[in-house]
Amino acid sequence: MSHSLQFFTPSRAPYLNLQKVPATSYIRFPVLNFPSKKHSFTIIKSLSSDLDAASSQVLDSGNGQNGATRGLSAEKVAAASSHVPSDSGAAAGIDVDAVKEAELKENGFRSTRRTKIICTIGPATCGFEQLEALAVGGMNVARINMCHGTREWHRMVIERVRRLNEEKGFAVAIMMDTEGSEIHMGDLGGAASAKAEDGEIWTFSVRAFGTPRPERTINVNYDGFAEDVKVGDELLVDGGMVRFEVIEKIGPDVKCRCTDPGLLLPRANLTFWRGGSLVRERNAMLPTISSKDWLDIDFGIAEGVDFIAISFVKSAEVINHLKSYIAARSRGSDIAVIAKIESIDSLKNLEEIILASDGAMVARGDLGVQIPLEQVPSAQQRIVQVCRQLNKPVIVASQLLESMIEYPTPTRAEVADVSEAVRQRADALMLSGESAMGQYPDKALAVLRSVSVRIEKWWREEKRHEAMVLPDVGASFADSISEEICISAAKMANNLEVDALFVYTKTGHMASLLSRCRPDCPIFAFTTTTSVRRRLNLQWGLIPFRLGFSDDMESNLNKTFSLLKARGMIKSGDLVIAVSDMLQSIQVMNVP
Ligand SMILES: Nc1ncnc2c1ncn2[C@@H]1O[C@H](COP(=O)(O)OP(=O)(O)O)[C@@H](O)[C@H]1O
Ligand SMILES: C=C(OP(=O)(O)O)C(=O)O
Ligand SMILES: [K+]
Ligand SMILES: [Mg+2]
Repeated sequence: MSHSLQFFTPSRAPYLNLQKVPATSYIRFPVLNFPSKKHSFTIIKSLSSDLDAASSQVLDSGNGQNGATRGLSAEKVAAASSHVPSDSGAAAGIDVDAVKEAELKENGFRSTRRTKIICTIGPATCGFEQLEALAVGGMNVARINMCHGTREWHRMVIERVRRLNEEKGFAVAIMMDTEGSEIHMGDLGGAASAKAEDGEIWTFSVRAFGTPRPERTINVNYDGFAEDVKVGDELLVDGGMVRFEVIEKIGPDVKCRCTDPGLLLPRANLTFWRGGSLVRERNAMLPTISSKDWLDIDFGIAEGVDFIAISFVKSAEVINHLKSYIAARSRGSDIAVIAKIESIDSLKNLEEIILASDGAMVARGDLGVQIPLEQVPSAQQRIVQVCRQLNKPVIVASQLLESMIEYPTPTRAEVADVSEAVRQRADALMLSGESAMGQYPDKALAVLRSVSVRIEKWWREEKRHEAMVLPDVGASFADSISEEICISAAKMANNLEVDALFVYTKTGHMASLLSRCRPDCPIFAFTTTTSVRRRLNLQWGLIPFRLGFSDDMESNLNKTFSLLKARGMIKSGDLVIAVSDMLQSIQVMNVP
């Protein structure tokens, strides 16, 4: 994302007027001579500012990082909010996210959740009330997996999430996850599952079986299947949940004996192995982005989804291709592309893939099939680290709370796994089957929420955040200035123990640079468009607000203070550090 830098001439920067600045320390950088503009850089500590009357700007906050909002019922949240539809454009009143507002009032700044949560939507959660319960529970991003469901179903879910945002004031972003070229079984003719017993002979085939599906038959989506497998190969369903051995090939039909019994789920993933090595994990006849994926991507662009996650990325090339495709078609709507790291190739080309993408997902489900399971944790740590270094949001996904598909409480091991991802300071955690088809989607979400809040708090109290070398990511001198400002502001915020960082950002870039520093306090990110606001909802520690703001920082701050104070989201005396991408400055001030 490029970041355009706007400088103010001193006459337009109110805090250069020293009369207004109390006798406290400030640093002023020399005016630099850039072509055709005058520029000044200011760091001012403690600024008094007189408040305007409550402004008429539309302001709405990012949804539900409501970690510690135990017992925040939908009713309570509704009562806390007097919502004005965020897209109304009418500069009338304040539009504040109900869950966030309730949380800030109840728990104060410090205990807001920093780690974001993605919920995969499926049959268990696609109803409007079910989606609302997830939003109230803190879902930041709703994911639809194009592997499952029909076009109509996907459209319906997107429409419902939109309506939820508009009617209830949430900012839930939508992530579309492509099917990719993986090999998987058919949909079991509508059955929810099928049991494969030890020693049973099953037929796997590219043939479409009639309905009802003959007993012990499985349709496979890969035309080259029968040619590619050999007698003696092992066929793994969902990375080993069920195993078969190939015993005979008859034309398109492959007869297999079940060697590890288990439950077959519709469209389950298939890989085949020879002599202990993976021989085929993806459809060799398909490119990374298949023609079905391109149709889905067109659909996602038309629907204006916020993120497109690409399965089985092998190189940066495919990401670059997709990004230019989106740029040519989406007319400025700027859909972010997330690379799913789930193959050996993607690990080999990790840095270049992440550099080309707008974020990455540690897709542990498939990754754990392709590399030995015991290597997944170190791969996860490396991916999270590289993403933070390159300033890209990173998602840890799959099996975080797998047992909660069936049980109302997680295992201790699952809680430890979630804690580790939070401790690594990943931007987001993702629920898959737990929210898509599990029995306890809301409980699983509550576990992610409470574990995140607890571990974040513990880590802050212990001052355990490990110093990470943050290499320069800026492509220009202006970008480098933004970076330095964010690093300094975050450091100051920690040392001074401020209550919140404020960032005024049009593209969202400055907010992500602050998020990358993982400061102790939450970051209030003010941005002018609803789409940037939704996108920022994926990033660590950001509370995104939509706010119509001007080039005049003092008036922006005054407006923000009045609006937030009027809503009880901040109070006089709170210590705040503000930065903006319009004026390269750091200001430290108490809320008047
Ligand atoms: N749109 C959907 N319709 C039906 N079932 C779904 C849908 N999305 C997800 N699921 C179910 O939830 C499970 C977990 O979701 P996910 O991890 O996204 O998919 P997969 O298991 O294919 O990798 C799927 O295996 C499937 O059973
Ligand atoms: C998230 C993943 O991808 P999918 O669920 O689409 O297979 C994964 O493999 O972990
Ligand atoms: K997928
Ligand atoms: Mg996968």
